[in-house]
Amino acid sequence: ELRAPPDKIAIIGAGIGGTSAAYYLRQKFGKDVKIDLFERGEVGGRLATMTVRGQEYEAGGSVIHPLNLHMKRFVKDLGLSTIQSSGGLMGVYNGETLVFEESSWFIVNMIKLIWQYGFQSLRMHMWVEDILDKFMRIYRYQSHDYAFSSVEKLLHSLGGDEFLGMLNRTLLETLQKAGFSEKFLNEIVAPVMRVNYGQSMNINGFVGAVSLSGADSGLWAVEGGNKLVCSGLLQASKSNLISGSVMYIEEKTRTKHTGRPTKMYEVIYQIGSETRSDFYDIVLVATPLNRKMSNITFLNFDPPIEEFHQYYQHIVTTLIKGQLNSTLFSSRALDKFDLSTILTTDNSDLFINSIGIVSSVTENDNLQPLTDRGYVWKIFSQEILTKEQILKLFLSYDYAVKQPWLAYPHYKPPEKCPSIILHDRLYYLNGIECAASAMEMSAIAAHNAALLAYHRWNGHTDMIDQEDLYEKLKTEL
Ligand SMILES: Cc1cc2nc3c(=O)[nH]c(=O)nc-3n(C[C@H](O)[C@H](O)[C@H](O)COP(=O)(O)OP(=O)(O)OC[C@H]3O[C@@H](n4cnc5c(N)ncnc54)[C@H](O)[C@@H]3O)c2cc1C
Ligand SMILES: CC(C)=CCC/C(C)=C/CC/C(C)=C/CSC[C@H](N)C(=O)O
Repeated sequence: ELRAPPDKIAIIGAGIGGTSAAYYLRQKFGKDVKIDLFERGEVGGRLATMTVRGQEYEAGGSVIHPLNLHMKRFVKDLGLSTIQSSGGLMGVYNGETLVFEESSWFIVNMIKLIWQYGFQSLRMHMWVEDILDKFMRIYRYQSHDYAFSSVEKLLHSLGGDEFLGMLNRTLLETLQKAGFSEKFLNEIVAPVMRVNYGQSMNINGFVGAVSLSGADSGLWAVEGGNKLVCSGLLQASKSNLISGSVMYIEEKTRTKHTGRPTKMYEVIYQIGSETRSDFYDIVLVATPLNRKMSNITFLNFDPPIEEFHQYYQHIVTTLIKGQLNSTLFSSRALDKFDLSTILTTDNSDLFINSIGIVSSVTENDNLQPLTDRGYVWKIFSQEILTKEQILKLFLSYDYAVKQPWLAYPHYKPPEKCPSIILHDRLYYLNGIECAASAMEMSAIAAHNAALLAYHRWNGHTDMIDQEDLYEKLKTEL
């Protein structure tokens, strides 16, 4: 039995989390609910592009895993096109020399890997695959409409105590325990953590596995930019975009058209210098809740809603069109240097995390130099690069543009994830980033929050936090 749907729902944040929440809420609650989506910056949030010489390049979230089924579904439903992330050869630099270099010959590569690291690369692949297999259970649960009231319960339903254990231990501890060698960890695993999360192997094991899966083959992106998924979902959900900054959320009793006093949430926001407010039955917060990133205050809640102090990692994306000074990395002659991505080991003397050639968000210029003056390179660094540092990296360059980010949580296991249910009908999506931050994770959190809000609204407690779902759904077949 269903209760009458809510009149109004507010979502704060129009990144991939907020816009996919709007899409799923519309599916669950139907066409009559008014959905307001608040955004103080650009639709897309951490999915954004930067322009170099008239071409757009991904500046934030750029690659999507072939098994990220929500993102795949969005692209299909919205009629968008995809582009394959171009491969190219990768090397690992330790501050003095290249400790690993890929070859364009598959067989040579295999021999190199086995020669340098034994069968650890294959074992690592199998380790990640096993985690991904379990992770994929979420799609089955969500397609059967099951929801979870906490990130820990969601993870436990996927991978049991093993997944919770990964959240509480560092990747280094987890992989050392699994028998991986120091050399393999330092020369292969640590560089992948640096390029993807700008951190060391002291991040939690779960995000470590997600990061390693981000080095799989078959990665893809959305033609025209990943942010097109957000604008597409916003439109498809028929939500109303409010370009304003939410400052406060307060619980208040209001008399609705039925004449009954009802507890509602007042969302107080600013557009320019003007302060406005509106009342909602349900509110979803789809932005990291900390002072630096969203600055939202919860007023008069009983019990009070805790302050969130999750520290987000500062990362700078720099795009430079120029000619790489490859002699910095290798003694090989300039014209013999064929690497398109250079990762780095955990060395505090290095001023970059990674550097790699990127193609624009339109497919047709894949890895082609824009002119004979060079490719466009994407550099990730902890700090903004100085002119001296750029001149060290490039023999010549004719354009540079940067974007600093508070990119993803600074992982420090054991992780205690923030609550999803902040109050009766107030939900928080970005707590899932404590497990791992990625576009698909935000989409999963959004689907979960929409289902949770729907079931709690209708009193369907049997659809929330069901134990042994994997077994139950197996026998249902
Ligand atoms: C440099 C970089 C590279 C990345 N690479 C990848 C990748 O290759 N693959 C991948 O899967 N993931 C990647 N990620 C992670 C991915 O981009 C994020 O996990 C994801 O985009 C988060 O989406 P979100 O909607 O949850 O949050 P956000 O995108 O941060 O959206 C939150 C939105 O809320 C808005 N907002 C905040 N406060 C308020 C307020 N008070 N009022 C109104 N609006 C507010 C913000 O302006 C923002 O638009 C990367 C991230 C970065 C920074
Ligand atoms: C959620 C699952 C199962 C998989 C996601 C895998 C994935 C795509 C991880 C990437 C995560 C991330 C934060 C990457 C940042 S850098 C991306 C890229 N290397 C670049 O150069 O821009």
